[in-house]
Amino acid sequence: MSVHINAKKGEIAETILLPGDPLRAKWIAETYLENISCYNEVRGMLGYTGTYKGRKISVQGTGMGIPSISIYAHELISEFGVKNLIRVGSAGAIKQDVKMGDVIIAMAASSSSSLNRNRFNGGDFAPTASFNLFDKAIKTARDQKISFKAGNVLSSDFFYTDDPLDYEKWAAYNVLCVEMEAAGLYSIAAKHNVDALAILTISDSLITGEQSTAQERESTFNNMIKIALELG
Ligand SMILES: O=P(O)(O)O[C@H]1O[C@H](CO)[C@@H](O)[C@H]1O
Ligand SMILES: O=c1cc[nH]c(=O)[nH]1
Repeated sequence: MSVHINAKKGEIAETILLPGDPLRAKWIAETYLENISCYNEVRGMLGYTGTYKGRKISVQGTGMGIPSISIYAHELISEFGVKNLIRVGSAGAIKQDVKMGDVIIAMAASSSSSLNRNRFNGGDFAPTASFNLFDKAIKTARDQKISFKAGNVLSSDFFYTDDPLDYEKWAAYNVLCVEMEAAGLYSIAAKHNVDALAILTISDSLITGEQSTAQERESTFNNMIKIALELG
């Protein structure tokens, strides 16, 4: 048991899918896994372990934002021995050619958060995906004929910004979309020398104003999940 996860040792698999939304964790477990058991309900942040094609795999909600995912990633790695952490999240398109429903595989995560600048005394750490998981995800997507875009994403502390034009500079530097956790996950994984990857589905377009419904954010995104499940 850890402060925020009341699982017993051995109840969590070495490979875990991490959606921000705990109800998406429930949906993934119930839709894709066999023999599931719920190992965590602390703070409503549901966590499940089951099997996929005979392999043990877990799925855990992380909440929204870098501080929240950092807590779960830290405890999963240091208290439960998790080795492969795969975020499966929603994101907002900030580039014209990134469309609703697109799957984005995040090679790197830029951030407007001050977290890493605090951690590195003003230095700029570059949070990147682990090559192993990234390479496997690209091969899986190609094998399954799932189209995707791979590149840099922005992990922001804001969902509602004062000025939507804030994103233009990032987009001009080829950052594909905005979400709120990948940079935190990649940094914690690097610190502990384990593997992490964020796979995202575009749920909003900050270019066109399109938005998915709450239900779609909870229980769609099949292509992203199909890729993630093969990485264990
Ligand atoms: O769909 P999830 O995984 O929660 O990810 C995105 O959605 C939330 C905002 O609605 C933020 O957590 C953002 O990163
Ligand atoms: O952080 C996020 C996630 C989804 N959509 C957005 O616009 N922002």
